Amino acid sequence: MTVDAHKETLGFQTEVKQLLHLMIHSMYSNKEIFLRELISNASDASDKLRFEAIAKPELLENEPNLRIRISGDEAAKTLTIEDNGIGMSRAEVIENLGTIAKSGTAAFMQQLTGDQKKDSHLIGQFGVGFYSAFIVADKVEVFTRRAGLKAEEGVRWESSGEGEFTIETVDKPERGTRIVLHLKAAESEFADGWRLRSIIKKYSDHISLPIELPKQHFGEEADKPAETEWESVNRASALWTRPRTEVKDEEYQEFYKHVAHDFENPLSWSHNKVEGKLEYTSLLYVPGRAPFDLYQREAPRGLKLYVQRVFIMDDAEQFLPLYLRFIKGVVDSNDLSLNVSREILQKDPAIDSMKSALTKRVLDMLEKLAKNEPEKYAEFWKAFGSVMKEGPAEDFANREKIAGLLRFASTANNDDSESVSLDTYLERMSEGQDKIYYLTGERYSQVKNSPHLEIFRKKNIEVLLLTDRIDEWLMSHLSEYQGKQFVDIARGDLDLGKLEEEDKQAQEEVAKAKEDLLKRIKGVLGEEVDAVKVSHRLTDSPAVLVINEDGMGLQMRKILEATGQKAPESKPILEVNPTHPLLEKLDAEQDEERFADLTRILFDQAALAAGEALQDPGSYVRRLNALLVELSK
Ligand SMILES: Nc1ncnc2c1ncn2[C@@H]1O[C@H](COP(=O)(O)OP(=O)(O)OP(=O)(O)O)[C@@H](O)[C@H]1O
Repeated sequence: MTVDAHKETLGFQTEVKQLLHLMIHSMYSNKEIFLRELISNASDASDKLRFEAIAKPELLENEPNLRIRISGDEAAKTLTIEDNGIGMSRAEVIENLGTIAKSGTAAFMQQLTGDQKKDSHLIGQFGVGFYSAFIVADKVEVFTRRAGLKAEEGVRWESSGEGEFTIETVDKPERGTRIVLHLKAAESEFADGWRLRSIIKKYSDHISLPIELPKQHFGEEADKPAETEWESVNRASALWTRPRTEVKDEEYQEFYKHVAHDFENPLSWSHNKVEGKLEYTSLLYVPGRAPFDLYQREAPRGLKLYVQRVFIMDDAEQFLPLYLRFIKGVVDSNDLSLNVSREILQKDPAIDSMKSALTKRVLDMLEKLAKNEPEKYAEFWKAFGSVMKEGPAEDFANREKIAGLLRFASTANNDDSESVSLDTYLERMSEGQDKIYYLTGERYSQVKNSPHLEIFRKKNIEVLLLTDRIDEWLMSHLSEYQGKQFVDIARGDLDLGKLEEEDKQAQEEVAKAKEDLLKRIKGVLGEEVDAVKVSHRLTDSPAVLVINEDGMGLQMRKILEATGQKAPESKPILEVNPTHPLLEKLDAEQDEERFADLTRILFDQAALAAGEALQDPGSYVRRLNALLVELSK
């Protein structure tokens, strides 16, 4: 039977074109990584075959020994990378080598600036894979046949990496994929055996199947064997099975790049072998930066799962909680069955206990990083802090441990960087202080000057400043740390406990003396406020808005509104500072209309300082202008 070669020319998806263009122009300084990417793909393809062959041994055909072969031809200026892994069908070739399947790709591409240096960083975070072949080649041919398909159902793909590729059906007796790079004139060094050997050693020694190069022959041409002899140039054992002491840092780092599809080194890793009731090995990495799709729900996450060194699946998400979704690595179990599926993983109680052990490992690794390498931890926090803040809500059992890893901006610093840990806060607590004070808001510039901080400044008490969108929600899941309660200083009656004992009586007396004034103010504001009280928080400002003890804060209300939900109504309390000249003037004001105008200005100003949008900004401006005109007369 002859198969219709059905040759066709197809266009790359727009994003592929952009990626290719960018890669060729910006990855130049690090061009040899293309080989690592192609070897990494060949290794994944072999893993996939081994896995599928568990259920269908016939897929191995007559060739059960999986390996990767790499050979350069200096005369022809070609470099060939060949694997006998799973291969691809025609449809798979079109899908995999013509498009980028990752969700969010188009949005990612829009972030590119045209500045090659910046973009090459972004692209690293995106992962370039197969297309990196075009950094050194001006034409790439792929010959592939999926295991299980007939020899005549091979596929040849060819492209010069510009706008399009051609694809045709060809005979390919051996299963797997052969990629032929036609090297650019200036890149012929990549056809040289010694150069290839050294790149493989550098980047791919950890690959667990043999990577073979043609054996080099010295001496007479006539002594050469007729057929190419191959020799393995890598160690070819799964890196995680080796004892920790025998694995070099560089090897851990290269292995990370393979499993994480990252271009840069990880910040930290933790390699452990667990024996006993459950036996497994884990190698977990903390990446150096966030992937572009960290906040996309459907983005793949999880570990690479192996069972007794046989690859089972990518993105096994059952082994870590969602808030640790940025962790990369492998877990290799001795107990699971080779035909374990995602559904089984979800139900297996053994997985739950592995999940809690692995979660603890990650948290321990982060604690260690924070303690021993604070600069690296700061980098970590910058990349993943917001995700870690999801932790206390998701992982009740580790709440305290996660809280210890959180970092905040604080009144003790002069900038908005999140750098203060709760332990540092506790160490710096004033005498008599038994609470952890914090203030939430939309922006650092807004909370930094909040009237709520006045009394704390006067008494020299540190307050944590929380302005991340998720912070208020985070704090609703944290009630204490190391036995010390968290207190939102913009909420309810502020009780500074021992810190203000001596002021208490004086405060009560003032409150009593000002009862009439408070009533008059409440009379003007009516249902807009829950109550009007004398404040103990203020030293300089005339008034401040306080959230009801059980009311919802501004941040949470905004989040709810942004998702189209109606936030429950929550009326603020207006606290006034009776020693402020404005309040004294107000108290003395006999004209009720003028009293009402001034009161409204006071209230609107307090709302503005709290970061609220005014209900009726026009009236506020009118009143204020009238006052200014009067003053300037
Ligand atoms: N040697 C190969 N054998 C079989 N399939 C392959 C091979 N090389 C690539 N593929 C297929 O093409 C797809 C795209 O490869 P590519 O390297 O572009 O991306 P990736 O490996 O999925 O991710 P990344 O871009 O992060 O490296 C792979 O997911 C795989 O399905």
